[in-house]
Amino acid sequence: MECLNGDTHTILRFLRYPQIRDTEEAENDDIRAGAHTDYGLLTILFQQEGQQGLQLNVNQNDDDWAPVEFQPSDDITKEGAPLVVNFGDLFQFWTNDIIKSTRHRVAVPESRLKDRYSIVFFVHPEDDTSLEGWNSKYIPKDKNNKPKVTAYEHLLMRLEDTYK
Ligand SMILES: O=C(O)CCC(=O)C(=O)O
Ligand SMILES: [Fe+2]
Repeated sequence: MECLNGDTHTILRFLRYPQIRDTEEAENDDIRAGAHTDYGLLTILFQQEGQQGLQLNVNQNDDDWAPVEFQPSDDITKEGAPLVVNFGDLFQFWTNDIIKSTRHRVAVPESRLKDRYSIVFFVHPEDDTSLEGWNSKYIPKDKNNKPKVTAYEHLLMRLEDTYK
């Protein structure tokens, strides 16, 4: 995507996870999208009623997954919001780990004879943005002396890890 000042990998994705017809081949713990954190800054996600499956990793424990329930957009008095907003890896860099990127996955729900559709907006900064912690009294200094990378270098590393 070309912006005013430079390139960014901000992208809007329309996702479809097809239903699983052959119940012989499917197990309840089958996964549609494996556990991961998002590579960018923020992710804004729309999901539809009755197409559950998105789960949040609780306490970074591989056995502990909490469902992210659908929230209707016409009732903002209920807990939760119709949009799901996820912190991505870059928030973790910029806040020197105060804000952690959220680990999540998409599991096959019990009603697997259903497609899942989601619309996901991945917000990334410009490619050459530095991922050093913010200079702020609220942000601790980086104790681990992480190598300095740009948003684009980080994205390439994550893609290499994912598809190796
Ligand atoms: O489809 C979903 O609900 C989540 C997709 C997702 O986590 C991703 O594409 O990074
Ligand atoms: Fe994701």
